[in-house]
Amino acid sequence: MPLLESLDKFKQEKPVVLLLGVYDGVHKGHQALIKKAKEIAALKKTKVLLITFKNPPAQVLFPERKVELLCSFSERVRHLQEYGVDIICPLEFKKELAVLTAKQFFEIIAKKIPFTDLVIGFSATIGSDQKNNRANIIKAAEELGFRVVEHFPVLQDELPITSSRIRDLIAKESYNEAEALLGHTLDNFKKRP
Ligand SMILES: Cc1cc2nc3c(=O)[nH]c(=O)nc-3n(C[C@H](O)[C@H](O)[C@H](O)COP(=O)(O)O)c2cc1C
Ligand SMILES: Nc1ncnc2c1ncn2[C@@H]1O[C@H](COP(=O)(O)OP(=O)(O)OP(=O)(O)O)[C@@H](O)[C@H]1O
Repeated sequence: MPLLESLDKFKQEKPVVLLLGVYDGVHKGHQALIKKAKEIAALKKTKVLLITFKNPPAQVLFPERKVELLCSFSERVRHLQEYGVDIICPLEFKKELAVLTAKQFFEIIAKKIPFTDLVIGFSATIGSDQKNNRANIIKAAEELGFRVVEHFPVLQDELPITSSRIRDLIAKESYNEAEALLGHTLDNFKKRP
């Protein structure tokens, strides 16, 4: 079951290791988080589940900003599977979701999808309580009983690899550099001219 149609469809007895985010492009930074999650899951003999937003939250929160994705949703799913995510749960990012705090969001998730660990990167922000967000995530984890595993930033040329950085490289037609950060060739969606 790679694609979970809704949180309600989750049927698995063992709590999973959770990843969360857009994961556009599934670049080397994302790949490192998946690897870390897989290592934890292997120790616990469980699976890695990623909750991914089909539409980038920025499109809902800041409609004036144009977000040009690096790959289509099906390309994203293919990469995620190739890098070893066991279950992918796509969520639509809606305004009703955007108002939830980190704790409220994880309370809803944990009721539907039990998880022991959440693997996040250096730049993760989760919930409407954006101020001191990292502390809010950690407090929510303590209260709800899961572990937060924070991954160090994966760098290239001393700067973190991010989807935005890759988008900028493509805009400059620096395709080889973009692919070096992605860790795979560009998808059809953003094919070289
Ligand atoms: C429940 C929830 C509420 C959010 N509320 C806000 C918000 O109020 N303002 C904001 O800028 N981002 C908000 N976000 C978006 C996050 O900051 C972040 O962009 C999103 O979770 C995508 O994660 P990623 O950037 O790690 O892929 C919210 C996210 C979640 C899950
Ligand atoms: N280079 C990286 N090293 C470690 N973690 C990373 C890296 N890039 C992203 N992450 C983590 O991956 C998760 C998903 O992030 P997200 O989908 O927002 O990617 P992003 O590359 O930061 O995208 P954008 O540039 O659009 O914000 C977050 O927990 C984030 O901190």
